[in-house]
Amino acid sequence: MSNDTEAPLPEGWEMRTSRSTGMTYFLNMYTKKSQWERPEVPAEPGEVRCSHILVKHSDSRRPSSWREDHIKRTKEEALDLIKNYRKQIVSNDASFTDVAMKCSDCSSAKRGGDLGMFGRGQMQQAFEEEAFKLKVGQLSKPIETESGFHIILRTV
Ligand SMILES: O=C(O)CN(Cc1ccccc1)C(=O)c1nc(-c2ccccc2)[nH]c1C(=O)O
Repeated sequence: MSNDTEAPLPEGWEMRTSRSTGMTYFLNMYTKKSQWERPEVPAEPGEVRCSHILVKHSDSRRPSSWREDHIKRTKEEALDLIKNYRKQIVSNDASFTDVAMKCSDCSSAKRGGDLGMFGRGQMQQAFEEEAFKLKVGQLSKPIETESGFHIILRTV
């Protein structure tokens, strides 16, 4: 049992003292809801901001992009590509933004892959699940949607 005053709170929570009773309570900084129990897990943000790199393949729902009218690469080749892009970014051989602008098959490539802020229910399920798992600044492993393979960078 952690002492209420010392251990750091999970991300997104703040400790408050009730003006009327002097009792300690906890405020979720995203939903502004309060609770008496000390939170054990981070508060989930209502929205996140992410950038992504999309590599499409011949089985993508729309196998076409600003880069290539008729995308012929196989799923296997697309997965290899996105893994190599991730390696280049992680090893600092290339920046996420540059790789997105040059190589992403998403129309967001022009914005360095930026998708802006989004909440749950706006993106394909697999994309959303991964995006909301990420911490700010974290780069996802490759994930698959009907659009193709993605790596996701959470920025806010
Ligand atoms: O899946 C389809 O039928 C066509 N799409 C959906 C789409 C098309 C244009 C703009 C945004 C989404 C894509 O293939 C697609 N998906 C995305 C996407 C997927 C997940 C997260 C963000 C973007 N981008 C694109 C794109 O062409 O630019």
